[in-house]
Formats: sequence, structure tokens, C-alpha cells
Amino acid sequence: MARKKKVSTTSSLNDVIGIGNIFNNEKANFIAGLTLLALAVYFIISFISYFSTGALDQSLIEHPLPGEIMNTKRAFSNKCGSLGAYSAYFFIKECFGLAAFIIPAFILITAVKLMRVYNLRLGKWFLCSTLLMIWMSVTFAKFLEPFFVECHFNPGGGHGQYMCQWTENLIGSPGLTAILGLTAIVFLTYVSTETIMLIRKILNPTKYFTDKVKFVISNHTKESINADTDEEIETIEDPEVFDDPVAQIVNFDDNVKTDAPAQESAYNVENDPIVGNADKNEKKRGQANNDEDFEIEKATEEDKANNKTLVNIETGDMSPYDPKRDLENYHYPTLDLLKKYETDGRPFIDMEEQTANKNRIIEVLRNFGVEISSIKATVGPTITLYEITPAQGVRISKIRNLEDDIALSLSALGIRIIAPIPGKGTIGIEVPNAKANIVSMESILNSKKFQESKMDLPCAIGKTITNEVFMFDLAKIPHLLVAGATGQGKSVGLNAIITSLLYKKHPAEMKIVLIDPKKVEFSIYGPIANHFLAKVPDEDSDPIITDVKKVVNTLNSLCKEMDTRYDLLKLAGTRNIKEYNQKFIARQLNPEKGHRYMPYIVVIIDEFGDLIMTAGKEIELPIARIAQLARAVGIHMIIATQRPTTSIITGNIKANFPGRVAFKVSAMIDSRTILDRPGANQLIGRGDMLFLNGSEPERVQCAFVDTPEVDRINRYISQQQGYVSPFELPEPDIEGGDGIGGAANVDLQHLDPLFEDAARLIVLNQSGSTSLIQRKFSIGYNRAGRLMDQLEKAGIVGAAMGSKPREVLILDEVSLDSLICTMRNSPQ
Ligand SMILES: Nc1ncnc2c1ncn2[C@@H]1O[C@H](COP(=O)(O)OP(=O)(O)OP(=O)(O)O)[C@@H](O)[C@H]1O
Repeated sequence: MARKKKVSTTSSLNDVIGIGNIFNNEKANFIAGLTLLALAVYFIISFISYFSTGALDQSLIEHPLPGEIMNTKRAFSNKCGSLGAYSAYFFIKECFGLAAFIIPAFILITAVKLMRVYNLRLGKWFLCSTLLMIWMSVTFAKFLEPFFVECHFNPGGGHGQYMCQWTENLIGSPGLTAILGLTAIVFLTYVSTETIMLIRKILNPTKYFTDKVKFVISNHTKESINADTDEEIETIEDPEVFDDPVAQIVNFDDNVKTDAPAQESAYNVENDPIVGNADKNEKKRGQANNDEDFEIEKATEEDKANNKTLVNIETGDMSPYDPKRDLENYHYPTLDLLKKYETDGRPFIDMEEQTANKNRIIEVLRNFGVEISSIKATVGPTITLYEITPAQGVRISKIRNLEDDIALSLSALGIRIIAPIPGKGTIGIEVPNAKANIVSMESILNSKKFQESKMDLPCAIGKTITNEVFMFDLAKIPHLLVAGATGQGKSVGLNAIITSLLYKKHPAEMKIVLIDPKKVEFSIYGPIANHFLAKVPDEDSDPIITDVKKVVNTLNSLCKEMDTRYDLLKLAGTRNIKEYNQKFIARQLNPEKGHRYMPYIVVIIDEFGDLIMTAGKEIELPIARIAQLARAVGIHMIIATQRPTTSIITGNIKANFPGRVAFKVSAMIDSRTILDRPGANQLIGRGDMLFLNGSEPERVQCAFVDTPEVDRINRYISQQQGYVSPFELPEPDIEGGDGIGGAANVDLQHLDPLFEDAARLIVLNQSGSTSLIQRKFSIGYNRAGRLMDQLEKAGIVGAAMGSKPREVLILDEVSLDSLICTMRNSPQ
């Protein structure tokens, strides 16, 4: 209860004074940061100057003359004038001595934080700086004083000197030395857990040495590995800092979990010397492991070096192609654009509620003759999972049938029974918490799991019931169907997916196609059109597609892009986009032959149901085609609907969307349509969802990202340099055309302004290549294609020859000039 009160007071104070707004204002922050930077530099100069001028200025400061503080007669010698002299005198002499330099250092840190140069935790820095300054001032006063006898100030300042004398009077010099040593160790331990390891090593160097020897023997037999495992875990776990409560739960299952990877990794090392990407544990063991495996590991390294040389030979002298070069100064959005909530990552555990629920579950089960041998609760952000182990001889179906009775006794909505929990010999009962916690997007993106993820299209969408960050790789899923009744969190879920992609991907690596028949959901992404959005070129069209006709066009265009990408993949002898891009980066593919770096394309369709209702098969067929084939070429779809009926989620769609997200639906039949099983009808709404990709759905609390947050991220991106226009998708085929539009449809009366320049370029290079025009004039593929059609119609180049450059029919510039002259004069 006390907690509740605290929250409301803080927020109301913020509301009244408007502090939040000031700190959220980027310009104000930047200017404040700049001012602090100047102040820090000023302090540093005045402090340094104090060393040589402090003695001269001291009498002026201690016995000031009237009016002298303004330094009108330039009596102060400090380089920073009277103010500099006063501040240096106060901070160095009166307060902290040499340790006073920590003050401008901290101001500097605050400045770079405000200017968003570095994202630092100011609270922690403040605490550390203050403690360090106090400690240093006493230490300097104690140990450096003999070297500063002649000096005009004490190296520990007034504070250090006083504290040192006072403590020495109380506990003597050895006592003070011991306290200083101890506080130093405590401080270092607070700053980094490495200190513990270091001290252990110092205190027991022989154990460390013996551990190494043990590992050498351990790789021989499985028994010896097992025997050593415990000690090994101790060594490995210490330096790891788990920032996630999940770690505690994993540890709970102790030896069963930790033993298995240990054996596996031992097996890998023995049998597969080329495996260089074994897990962290194995690496650490490899480092500790010395003699027997030593030669094998050396051989592995040599193999790797050889591979590198091969690549170098193939790429020649050219440096690898950098797709990000056009926007090399692009900054990924920072975490401070997202909102923090007080209860983030720390679900509030109400022991009273937990005990009452546990007792009621046991009671209901007992009333129906079901005895259980143990019960365990895992408290998640919105749901608590009670895992029960039934007594011997109890039928699982009996517990399953008690779902409604348990719900009744707990008087709670959204109870779900998982019987049995896959992979465990227990039955799970999910019960909503009385007080649900919001899972902020910030807490998800600020996790190690997300930040260290190597996924191609990482989507962090929320937290599981065990408080673990839940992520999936859209590139692997590869298409996602999102459904749920209105107002249950679909749009927030889609925004969470887009946000996590924006935080991890560079504009060169990913493009998004946004289709929004409701017209209001995605309009917020308009500002990042030139960075991240893709569309069919159409002068006056909005990059966010809202019109059904344009949706059909766009989907057909995506089909065409897919086909083109497949052709390029075939030409390059690669099987998927990843291999293709790797080859392109290594400059093994020639752009003259139409090769280009392929960004991933994520197509997001909101209210897919509306589209199917209005355009039916015209929409369904290209979606099914893309869903069936586009995985390998990096085109992935996310479709969302609030009408999960079989007429909308047809068999065709279902078969091609293996990833499913279900928010709360009103009827069990809807849940069956989305997930092929009940469950979504028992969710509690507000982002409570089931994620299915495989056999069993997982319950996840979706992260909450609201419109101002998305707006801030988009503004952050849009303020940076972007491409000149959104990514151009190919124009969909017009019947009878030979690609872009077909020369047959070209009207020579309305030529492209670049026509003459393009013709000259083609004739001079004697190469009818579309990509040459594209690169030379920095234009999109479609415009270059249209130019090529016009050149064909004008008789300058021949017909298209697949991916090869066209034949150039005009041999020199003189013939070209006369042709252009004729064209100008012709009445046609
Ligand atoms: N993850 C979440 N955590 C907390 N609250 C949420 C979450 N997701 C949604 N909500 C709450 O539910 C409301 C409705 O969410 P949202 O707009 O995403 O629903 P929707 O399913 O898209 O509805 P519609 O289909 O009508 O557009 C939000 O305004 C918010 O208050």
C-alpha cells in the first residue's frame, strides 16, 4: 500500500512542475549538456592553474579587499580570474584536495549524457564519484601529505585532513589504513564482480592452478568430466552478471541443466576440432584447459586463417562493399527515447495473494479428490504460473476438467491449465495477478538478450511468464499471423515489433512496407519513409498504403521483386539472401549484371480482414504466394486481423503462416481458428498473448509502447540524413510489357528529362545496362528501367536480353546527335 502512495505522489509532482517535459526536450538537454561541458572545462583549467597561482591568490581570498571579488585590478593570478581562484580554493584547499578533480569529471559525464553522446547511468556515476572523492581525499591526506610539506594546500584538502586526523585519534594509523583498504575493496566489488575473482585468485593461487590441471584430465573420460563439473560451474559462473531474474529460475533446476551442456561441449571438443563457435562455457574451459587438447585447438586456428586468405584472393585488392556507406553516420535510436515504468522487470510479489491462491488451488483439487505432492509458483508480470505435481495415480484429464472450478474458487478470469507442461512432469495453472505490471519496451530492449542477439530480424515482443525477454527471429519464423479481438493489444504488439526492428537494423539492411486500411494506425511512421519504408513508385502516393487498389498493386509488385530476387540468387549460385548478400559484400557479384545488395523487406498488414472482405482473392493470392516462396529472398510478412474467422484466415493463409500471435478473443472457436486449439479465449487482454511457432503456444505479456514513444523514435530517425526517397519496389507488370513497362507503351513525346544524358552515357560506354544509368544518375531502378524502355523505342538500344546488358545500336556520339536532332524535329 505504501508503494502505491509513493507512485501517485511522484507522478503528480512531475505533472504539476512539468519536470518530465523539460528532461524530455532534446534541444534543452543538448544546450544544458553543452553548458555543463563548458563549466567542466572551466573548472579543470582553474584547478590546474591553482597549483601554480594558489599561493599568490590565497591572501586575497582569505583577506579580501572591498570590490576585489570582481577582480577589477586584475589582482588574482588564477587563469580563470577571481571566480576560478575562489572555486579552486574552495574545492581543493577547503574540501577535497586533489580528489576535487572528480567534480569537473562528473560534470563532464553529465554533459555527455545530456548531449546523448553516451548513454550512462547518472545515478550510479554520481554515487561512485562521490564515494571515490571522499575516499581519495582521506587517502591522499594520509599517504601523500609528507610529499606536500611545502605546498599551499593539503593533498587531501580540508575534508581529508580533518577526517584523517579524527579517525587516527580514534583508531590509530593501522586502523585507518585497514578501513581505507577495506572500503576500497568493497567499492571495487560494487563496481565490478571481477574483483571477487581477483581476490579469490590472490588468496588461493594454488586452487586456480590445480583447476587448470583438472581440466586437462577431464577431457579424457565422461566420468572425469562429470566429477569435475561442479568446480567448473563455480569458475564459470562467477564472472557472469545476470541482469535477468530468469537466471535465478534456471539455477533452481541446478545440476540437471548445468551438467548437460558441460557434457555436450566436452563431446564437441573431442569429436569436432573445427567447431569454433562453441558456447561461452566451453571457451572458458578451453582457456583453462592446457595440455592434451592444446594441439587440436592450434590446428583449428590454422584452418580458419586459411579460409580468410582464400576470401582475400577472390576479392582482390578491393575493400568489401559496405551497404551502410550511403548513411554511414546513421545513429540507431537510443533507449532514452522510451518510457520507463517503476515496476519494470521487478514483478511485485504479494505474498498474501500468492499464499491465498495456493491454498485455494489445493482446496479445490482436494474437494474433487485430487491430491498433489508439491506446488511451486513463478510470478510473471501479469500472470503467475502454479506448477503442481500430482500425487501418484491421479489422472491428468481430471485436473484439466477442473479449470472452471478453479477459476470460480479464485474468482479470476483468464485461468489456463497446461496439462502437462511440455518437457516437465508437472501441470501448470496460470492465474492472473491481482495487480498487473506493465512491461515497458525499454526493459525489453535494454536486456542483454536483445542487445547481444545475432538474429537477422530480431523482434522482441514482451516477457514470458518467467520474466524472460521473449524474442523471435522474423527471418526464421518466417511469416506471422496476428489476431485478437478489438482493443486487446494488436496495434501495440505490431508497434513493439516495428520498434525492436528499428532499434537493431540500419536503413540499408531493412525496408518496411506498411499497409493500413484503417488509415490511422501506421500514419505515425510517415516521417521515416525515406529511411525505412518501401513503396511502388507513384508520385503523389503516401508511403503508407491505405487504398485497397494500391494494396493489390503493392502485393503484385512484391511478387515481382520476389521473382527478380530469385533470378539474381540463381545467377549468383546462392540459395538464400544471406549467402547472396555475403557474396555481394565480398564483391564477388558484378553490379553491371544487375546484382545489388538486397535489404530485408518486412510487409506489415493491419486489418487484413478488411482487405479480404473488399478485394478477396486479388489480395489472398499474392499474399499466399509471397508467404509460400519469399522466405529465401528476405521478404517476410506480418498480417493482423481482429476478425479471426475461417472466411478471413483461410486454409491457404493458415498453411503459409507458421508463426501465430493470438491476443484475447471472445470465443473458443476463434482461438481454434488462430492457434488450432483453445486458449486465446482465456487470456486477460491488455497485451496478454499466446505465441505459437511449433507445437505448444507460449504465454507472453506483450511490451507496451505508446504513441508518444513511437513518435519520438521516428523523429529521432527522421532528423538524420536519409535516402532521397522511399525504397522503390518494381512497378507491377502491365500485360504485354517486357519488364518495367515495355518499350511498346513508351510515348516519345514525353521523354524523361535525363533521356539525352542517359543516351550519351550508354553510347559512350557501349553498354546497355540499366544499373549503369541507375548508378550514374543516382536514380531508382524503376526510373532507370523506364529510361531504358525509351532508349529502346528510340532505337538506341536493342531489346532486353534477360539479365545481360542490352545491345547498343548507335556506335558513336555523332550518330547519336543526328538521331536526337531528328527526333526533336519529327512531328510525331
Ligand atoms: N502490452 C500492453 N500492456 C498494457 N496495456 C496494453 C498493452 N497492449 C494494449 N494495451 C491497452 O489496450 C489498449 C488497446 O490496445 P490496441 O490499440 O493495441 O488494441 P487493438 O487490438 O489494436 O485494437 P483495434 O483492433 O481496435 O485497433 C491500449 O490503448 C492500451 O491501453
